[in-house]
Amino acid sequence: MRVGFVGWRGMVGSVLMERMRAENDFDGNDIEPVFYTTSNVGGQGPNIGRDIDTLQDAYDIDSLKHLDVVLTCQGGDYTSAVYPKLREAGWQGYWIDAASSLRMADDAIIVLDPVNDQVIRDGLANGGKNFIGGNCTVSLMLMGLGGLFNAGLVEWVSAMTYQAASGAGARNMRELITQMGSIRDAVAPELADPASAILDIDRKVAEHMRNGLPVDEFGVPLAGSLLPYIDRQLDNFQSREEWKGQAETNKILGRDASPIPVDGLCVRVGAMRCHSQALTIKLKQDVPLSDIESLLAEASPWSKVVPNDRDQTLSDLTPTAVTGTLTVPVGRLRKMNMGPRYLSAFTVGDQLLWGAAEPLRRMLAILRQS
Ligand SMILES: NC(=O)C1=CN([C@@H]2O[C@H](COP(=O)(O)OP(=O)(O)OC[C@H]3O[C@@H](n4cnc5c(N)ncnc54)[C@H](OP(=O)(O)O)[C@@H]3O)[C@@H](O)[C@H]2O)C=CC1
Ligand SMILES: N[C@@H](CC(=O)OP(=O)(O)O)C(=O)O
Repeated sequence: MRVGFVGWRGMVGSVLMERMRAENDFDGNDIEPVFYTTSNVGGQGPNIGRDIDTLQDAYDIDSLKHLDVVLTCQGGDYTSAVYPKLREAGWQGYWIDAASSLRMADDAIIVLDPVNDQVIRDGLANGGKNFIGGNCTVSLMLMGLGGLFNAGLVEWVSAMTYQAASGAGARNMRELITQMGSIRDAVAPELADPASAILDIDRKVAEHMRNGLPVDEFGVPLAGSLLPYIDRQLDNFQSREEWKGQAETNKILGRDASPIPVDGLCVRVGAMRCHSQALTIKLKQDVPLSDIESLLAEASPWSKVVPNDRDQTLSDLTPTAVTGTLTVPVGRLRKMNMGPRYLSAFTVGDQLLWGAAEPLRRMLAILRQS
């Protein structure tokens, strides 16, 4: 199988390469990787533990046409520029993509195999060729709560998100750190003096945050603050990130005909690469909490239930604890004052792993086995 990798040196692509190396995905003879670039034709590809050709031009349709699979993390502009031309040229291969451009197309399947393996396999059996990674927030909610969805217990979900800087890109992660350092530097003398007045520090910090921070990427300060709007504004007053909640959840689950309502507010916070979500779930019936915990814990090898205990929550259910891991813990599970069918939950997941790179890596593995 000739597999072309586009976008392998970007943030999502680098995580994908790391994961493929860790899982020895490049070892088999069944895969012939070809690496592409939009900026450095003839340059050196990544170290994958075997010899590879120099980098090919990612816009060269004649070259792409000879691939069985294109796996791209290059971004939506690349997809829009290249995908239609490649199909017009008669290419019949599989297109695996991290970008959102093709996600909601009728002939695209959103991939998250621990949750929708059957949807993916039915899609393949029916001749599906386009397999697209889901929105990170949606994928991570389903990785956390898949057990409840797949048991048919969810009447509706409201998700209030706390999304990391990485969702906005590598430059935004750097800007967040720079903003943090800049705030600290602005009050370094006062911090060094235990006798300085906290309200003076606070005033100086607020003034610096309003006027002194680098904001080229986010447009406004994120460090020490938060941004209650992610992605574009839609005519119905949802943000596009909020709109994806219901649209993509139901597409992933193959429930377009009878969608489960999903809605909430999506908020950017100063975390690095873990998205967190506070969920209110209305259940279809009153299920004992212990049964709910079992369903959630047993849903996949990456599910984990954190007992609703203060110390365990603060130790295991934070972006700091979860970052860089494939585990998607869910905790703060309890029935709410509204009644026994209302469940509260909190989940955290690495936005670059299950939120972006890992479903693509696993889709390629499914194609290799099929
Ligand atoms: N499913 C999801 O939830 C998520 C999806 N995404 C999607 O993934 C896509 C890629 O995102 P992301 O990885 O953040 O994009 P990056 O900006 O990190 O990388 C994209 C491309 O930029 C080029 N590039 C230019 N300068 C550099 C540099 N200094 N270091 C590395 N690459 C550089 C590379 O192309 P070249 O080598 O050809 O020059 C690279 O492939 C986007 O479409 C985004 O929407 C992102 C996050 C989550
Ligand atoms: N919008 C997400 C990241 C992302 O790339 O999403 P999508 O793949 O749906 O465009 C965030 O900002 O956290």
